[in-house]
Amino acid sequence: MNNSEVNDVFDWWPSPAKINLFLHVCGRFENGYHDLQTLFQILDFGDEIGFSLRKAGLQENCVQILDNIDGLDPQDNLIVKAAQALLPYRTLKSHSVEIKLNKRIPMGGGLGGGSSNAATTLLALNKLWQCECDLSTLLAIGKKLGADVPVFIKGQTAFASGIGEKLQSHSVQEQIYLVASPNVHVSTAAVFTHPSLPRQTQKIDFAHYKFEQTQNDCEKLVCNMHPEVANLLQWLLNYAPSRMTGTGASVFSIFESVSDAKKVLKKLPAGTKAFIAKGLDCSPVLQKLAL
Ligand SMILES: C[C@](O)(CO)[C@H](O)COP(=O)(O)OP(=O)(O)OC[C@H]1O[C@@H](n2ccc(N)nc2=O)[C@H](O)[C@@H]1O
Ligand SMILES: Nc1ncnc2c1ncn2[C@@H]1O[C@H](COP(=O)(O)OP(=O)(O)OP(=O)(O)O)[C@@H](O)[C@H]1O
Repeated sequence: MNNSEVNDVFDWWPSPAKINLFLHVCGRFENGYHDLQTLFQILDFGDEIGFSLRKAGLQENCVQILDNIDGLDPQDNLIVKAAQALLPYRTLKSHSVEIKLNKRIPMGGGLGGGSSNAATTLLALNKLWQCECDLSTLLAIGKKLGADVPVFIKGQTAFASGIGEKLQSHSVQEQIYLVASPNVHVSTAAVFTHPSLPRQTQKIDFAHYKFEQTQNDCEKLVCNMHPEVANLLQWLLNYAPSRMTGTGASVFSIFESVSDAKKVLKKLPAGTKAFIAKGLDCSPVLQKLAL
C-alpha cells in the first residue's frame, strides 16, 4: 500500500458507562423480551475508541479492529457489528476503517460497555464516513444491536420503558458514584429467562420518581445466584445507599462528594475492582459531535 494513502492518525471518541439507578420488570412481551422501567444514568467514566480511515486496502475486510477483547471473536465485537451495519450508508465508498479500543469499563457488569461502544461507533462513523443518517435511522440500527444501544445514541440520562428504547430525558441531581464489580460474570439472558425473576412490578409514574421508592428487580435473584454480589452489596450498604446495576454483577453506592466516595473505595475488600464517577446529564459523545 502506498504510504500516502494511509492516515495513521486515530480520531479518539469517548464511550461512557451507564448505571441503572433502578430497574423494574413490569411484564414480558411475546418475543421473550421484558417490559422494563429504568433510569439510565450516564457516567463520566468509560472507554475510548479510536478510528482511522484508510483510502485503500482492507477491501475485503472494510472494518478491522486492532485491539480486540480477549476471548471474543472480532466478528462478535459490537464495535465491528455497528461499523458493518453502517457500511451501506457510506458516501465515502472507498474508505475502510481501522479501530483501536482502550477498554476500561468492566465487561458484562451491567455497565453497558458493549452497547456504549456500539453507539459511539455508529455516531463517530456516521460523521467520519459522511453517512448522513438521521437520528431515527441510527436509533433503528442501534436497537437491533442491543436494547441498551439507543440510550447511548441519544446520549442523555433518561427514563426508559419498553425493552429500554422508549426514552424520556431526565436531569438527575449531580451525584458521585462508587461502582464496584465482583469477580463474577452474570449472563443477562440467564437472569431474564430465570423462572424466579419477579415480572409484575406496578408501573410507576416517572414524574414522581424517588430513588428510595424503587428497586432493581433482578438484584435478589442475582444475589442468590452469586453470593459475591450479595456480600459486596451488603458491605457497601454499611456506608451509603447502594444497589445493583442492570443484571449485575456491578453494584454502586451514592455519595455527595468525591472525598466521601474515596474513603469507602480505600476500605473496599482487597481485590475488588472499582471506580469513582460523576453522573452526567449529557454524554461526552454529544459534546464531541458538537465540535
Ligand atoms: C437489563 C439491561 O441491562 C438494563 O440496562 C438491558 O436492558 C439489557 O440490555 P442489552 O444487554 O443491550 O440487551 P440485549 O443484548 O438486547 O439482550 C440480552 C438479553 O437480555 C434479555 N432482555 C433484554 C432486554 C429486555 N428488555 N428484556 C430482555 O429479556 C433478552 O433475553 C436478551 O437475550
Ligand atoms: N465492544 C464490546 N465491549 C464489551 N463487551 C462486548 C463488546 N462487544 C461484544 N461484547 C460482548 O457483550 C457482552 C456484554 O458486555 P457488556 O460489557 O456490554 O455487558 P453489560 O455491561 O452487562 O451490558 P448491559 O448492561 O447492556 O446488559 C460481553 O460479555 C461480550 O461478550
